Amino acid sequence: MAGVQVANVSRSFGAHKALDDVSIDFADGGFYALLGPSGSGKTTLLRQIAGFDFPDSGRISIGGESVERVPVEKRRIGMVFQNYALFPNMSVADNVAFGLSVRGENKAVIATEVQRALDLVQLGKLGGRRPHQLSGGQRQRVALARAIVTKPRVLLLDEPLGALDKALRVDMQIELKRIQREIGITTIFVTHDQEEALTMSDRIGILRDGRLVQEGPPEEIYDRPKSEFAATFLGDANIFRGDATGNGIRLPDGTAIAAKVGDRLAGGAKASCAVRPERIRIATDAVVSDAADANMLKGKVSKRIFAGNNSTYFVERAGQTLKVIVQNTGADRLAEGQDVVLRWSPESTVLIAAG
Ligand SMILES: Nc1ncnc2c1ncn2[C@@H]1O[C@H](COP(=O)(O)OP(=O)(O)OP(=O)(O)O)[C@@H](O)[C@H]1O
Repeated sequence: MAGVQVANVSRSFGAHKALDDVSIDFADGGFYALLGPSGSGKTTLLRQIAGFDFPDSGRISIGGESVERVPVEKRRIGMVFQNYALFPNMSVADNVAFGLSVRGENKAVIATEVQRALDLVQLGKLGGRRPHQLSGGQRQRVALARAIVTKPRVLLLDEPLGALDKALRVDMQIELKRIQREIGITTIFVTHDQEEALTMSDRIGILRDGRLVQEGPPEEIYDRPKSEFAATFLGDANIFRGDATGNGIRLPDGTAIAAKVGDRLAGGAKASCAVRPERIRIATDAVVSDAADANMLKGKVSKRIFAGNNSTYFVERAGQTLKVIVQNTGADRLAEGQDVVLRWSPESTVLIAAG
């Protein structure tokens, strides 16, 4: 196994910078998700690591060894893409065996390794089938078995679950995580699905316009986004904009919002505060239920969306629509048009510099 180091990698296509000075350390045995809008450079980064494409500048090493001059087939990387392209006229077992056959392994070794890989993806009994006799999820498992049978050092997954429906996708997320743990392989995973990134990975990197905007464990990015973009791209956030007051901001109407301890920006600078919708309490009066909820705003409910275990309230206030998510406890529901008071703690408020 091996970690992957990407250092100051840039790659342009004509005038377009697909990757702009990206540095990420993918830890040995870690599960790493790359998130970002369409066109932000995720696939381009995977292609540099795989060796399908080469950086204009920067370094890439795998297991501490520089791979700039190492061709794709020598990098010992396993890959699974959304469009996994199994050979339709070959059996499942022969599909999985392909990489080993090309390498010229002997038949007995191939049979053992193929069976082991198929068992790992829980398709041990289906080796004799053809791809068209499998479900979408099973085909995706074959693609995974094919990628890991050669014992790669690194697994690159580009939207591997993108073609699956929601329920199957969730099953495969659990399965993929189990397999990754079992073989302990460094895995780099590209996804559009933020929930998938949050639940599966040890670390997340968010790309925007070819630049890495933030990188860290899921909890850290969710709880301490460094930009409005990161706050709203990973999860939902209410963004308040105003002038920094040191440990918070003042909104244009004079209301002060206090941020978490340690968040400080020089007074007077333009700044924002991000607050997750589930951190805000909504009530019909200003009774202080918890002294820690020092931030307070008044507003009017414009819409309520019921979603079973929770409800989302949209609250209008000073030309802004705020979002509040409340667990459904069966207690009184607030009606549309009702005046409400929103309260939340400075601890739930992240101060972000403008820009
Ligand atoms: N071979 C190429 N030639 C020209 N432009 C390219 C090439 N490959 C990628 N690009 C451009 O580089 C940018 C990054 O593309 P990339 O495929 O890495 O994005 P992505 O984040 O993976 O997007 P998506 O989520 O849509 O797959 C895009 O603007 C894309 O059009």
